[in-house]
Order: sequence, then C-alpha cells, then structure tokens
Amino acid sequence: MRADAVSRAVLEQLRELHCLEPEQTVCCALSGGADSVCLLRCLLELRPVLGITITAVHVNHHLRGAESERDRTFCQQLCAGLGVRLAVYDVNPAARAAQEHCSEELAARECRYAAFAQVQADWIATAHTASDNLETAVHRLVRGASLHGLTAIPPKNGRFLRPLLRVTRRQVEQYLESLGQTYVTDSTNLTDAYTRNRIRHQVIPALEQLNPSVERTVSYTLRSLRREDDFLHQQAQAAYAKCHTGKNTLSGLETLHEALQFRCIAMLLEEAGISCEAPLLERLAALARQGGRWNLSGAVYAVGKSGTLTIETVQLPEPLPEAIPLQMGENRLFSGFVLHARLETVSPAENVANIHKKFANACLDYDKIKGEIFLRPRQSGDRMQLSGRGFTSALKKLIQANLPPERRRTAHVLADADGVIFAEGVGCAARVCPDGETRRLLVLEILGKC
Ligand SMILES: Nc1ncnc2c1ncn2[C@@H]1O[C@H](COP(=O)(O)OP(=O)(O)OP(=O)(O)O)[C@@H](O)[C@H]1O
Repeated sequence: MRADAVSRAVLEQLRELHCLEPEQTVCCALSGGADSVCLLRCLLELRPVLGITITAVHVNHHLRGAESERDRTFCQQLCAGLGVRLAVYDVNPAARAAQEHCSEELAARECRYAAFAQVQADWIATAHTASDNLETAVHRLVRGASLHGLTAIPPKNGRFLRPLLRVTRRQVEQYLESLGQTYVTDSTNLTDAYTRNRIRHQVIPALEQLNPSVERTVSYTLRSLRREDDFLHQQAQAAYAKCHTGKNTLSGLETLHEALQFRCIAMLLEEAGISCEAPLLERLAALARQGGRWNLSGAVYAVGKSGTLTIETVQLPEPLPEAIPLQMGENRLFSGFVLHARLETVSPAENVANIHKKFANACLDYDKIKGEIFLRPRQSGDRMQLSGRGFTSALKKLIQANLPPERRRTAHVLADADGVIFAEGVGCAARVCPDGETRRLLVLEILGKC
C-alpha cells in the first residue's frame, strides 16, 4: 500500500461516520508510538480537505520511569515541529491501582480516559488500527462474547473517533517510513506479560499463516457484524418497547425471533441491574417458554409463564436463630410467642392419667432427658418417635401434618443430646413421655406474643 492509501483509508473511514464538520477541532491522542504518530501525520495531511483544526493530547502515566519522560519529550518536540498545540496531562495510575485494587494497566486506562474527558475539542481521535481490532476480536472470541462484543472496537463512540481502523500496523510502519518520521516504542509492548501481547506475538502470526491478509479480511467481517448488530439492536429496541408490559416484565416473547428474544431478555436484565451472560440468557429464554422459577441472586428470581418473563424480588424471611439453651421461665420463640418452662415434682401416689389432667400443657419426664435442652428450629434429618408408635417419623412430615403452612418454618423444637424431644404442634417423643416412674416434670406452656 502506498503512503497516500493510508490517508485515503482514514478519509474514507471519517467520511463514513458522517460526523466531522468543517471548523471543528479534532484532538489526536498521542502516545508517541507508531500508530498515534501516523494518525497525527494523516490528520494533518487531511486537514485542508476536511477544513478542521488539529490539536493533540499526551497523557504521562509515569509508569515506565525514564521511558515515560522520553515519550513526553518526544511528543512535545514532534508537535512543536509540526505546529500542533499539545496538552500534556500527568496522571498517577499506580496510586489509583492501589486504591481500587485493580491492575496498573486498567488504572492507566481509566486515568487516560479521565484526562481525555478534560480535553477541549469536538472530537478525540485515538489511533486504534485494524491490527488492534483483530486482536480485540480474537481476545473476545476466546473469552466468549455476544455479537455486539465481537464487533470489537467501535469506529465512533461518543466523542471518540478511531480513524485508523482500516489501516494495519504494517501499513502504519510503511507510511511513517515513507515520511522518514520517527516514533517511540513502548518496551512493555514487546513482552508477552499481557494476554494482549501474547495474542499479538503468538496467535496473529499463526492466523497470518492461514491467511496473509487476515487483518484486512477480518476488518471487513467486523464491519459487516457491526452493521448487522446495529440493525438487530434497533429491532430489539422496538420489540422491547412492545413486550415490556409492566415493571420488570416481558410478555409475548414467543412471538419474537429467538435473536430478538435473547436481546430483549438481556435488556430486561440490564434494567434490573443484573449482569447477563450467554448461558443465563439461554436458561431464561427456556424459562419463559416452559414456565418455572429461577433464582438469579439472593432474593431476585426470574419467573416464566407462557411466553412471559418477570424479574421479581421476594421478601426473604428473617433467618432463624441457631440453637439456644432452654431457660427455666420465659423463652422467646421464633414465632414471637413466649414459651414458659418450669419444673414440677410428682408424688409417687399420682398416676400418669392424673399428671396429664393436672398439667393440661405439654409435659415431659425431666429425668429421661439427656444433657442440656436446646430450643431450635427444625433441622433437616430430624426424626421423632411418637408415643404408641413403634417407629420414628421424619419431623418435617409430622410438622406438615399438624401445623398450618404459615407456622411450619418457625415451629419450635426442643432437643437433648439424643435428638428431638418435643416439637410444636406434634408433642413429645415417646422416650421422654411421663409414666408411673416419673418424679420430675418439665412443663411447657405457650404464652402470648412478646
Ligand atoms: N499515553 C497516552 N497519551 C495519549 N494517548 C494515548 C496514550 N496511550 C494510548 N493513547 C491513545 O490510545 C490509543 C490506544 O492505545 P493502546 O493500544 O495502548 O490502548 P488500549 O488499551 O489497547 O486501548 P484503549 O485503552 O484506548 O481502549 C493509542 O493509539 C493512542 O491514540
């Protein structure tokens, strides 16, 4: 490709975006590397055609010691030589990384974009190339991405423009060589420490062996994906407006093409502040079709029924306390009622029938209880043998048979070292029932709510 082909590709890209107007200012994000130096030279070359003003911005990350200073000086000298006004911002990504517990690379990016936000210009042009776009697409493909994610780097995003997206890194180098233009090299780009660099140094060369023009070919593929993604996004917005029948509810999903169903569900999740991934979208689309309920996180559920999907938050009941030792006197129950416990002595003359008549409440033979008595909720695996039965039964079933649904969760249970001795609504275990030998009784009585 000849040098003028690079500026032609940049012009084509800018014209296709239909956003630049004469007399506007475009600020070139200048790192000093080959790509951004090429972009600056190209924009200057196109300045008379476009009728725009060109400025530049350099962000000093101070992460590479003397190399950072070298880059800043290079940018200052380059801009001075070219008659371009340059703004330099000093940022501190190391401090930000420590504060936000993120990588210095990510912090540098955030600092850089925060500095760009302060730039006075209509547009900020960054020098992402077709090579960067291919690397990004490969990275996203292997990590997993939606169609939108696979479109990789957008040529325009807010006030950011990427005019070099149709130019490969090799073309950049040829262009600079033809101008005799120097640039700096970031030594961290040469290592394989970052995934991005490993893709650049190991994966892309392998792809180039399969197709020497892979960067250009994929560049077309990505543009085509972007067009289709834009179209689907428009369709999905219209479909969403139609299906969104109430707060957090989509109806009539089954009438939509699957591609739109998935996009609408993704929009619903986004509205509810839930991050969505491909497996979740598939699950929720099936839920809307087949009906059912799926826990999304904590108290948030997705509920599907006949093509309708709702995201709802249920009020979670307060967690029940752990086991607490039974006190003689008043004990607060999980239901809010008070359980009164007291000991009574039984004279040898009294028979069992009398005991039950005298103490209309629940009473247990205190001397048959093993160790400390605990008050606790039902636990899975609890079993009990009722008096007159020769077998144990699951406590869950006994509670279900004896208590209305609203009282089952908070039903209180008394347990000793050998297991359940008493359960609300069920009664006491056969092994602690009073008999002719009983001399001390544990009498239990429910009082009103405290
Ligand atoms: N220190 C800097 N000062 C000014 N512009 C910069 C600086 N570093 C990068 N840029 C701009 O951002 C473009 C992309 O840089 P780079 O490839 O290092 O970042 P990236 O992490 O791949 O992309 P991005 O962070 O922009 O999404 C560069 O071509 C340049 O235009």
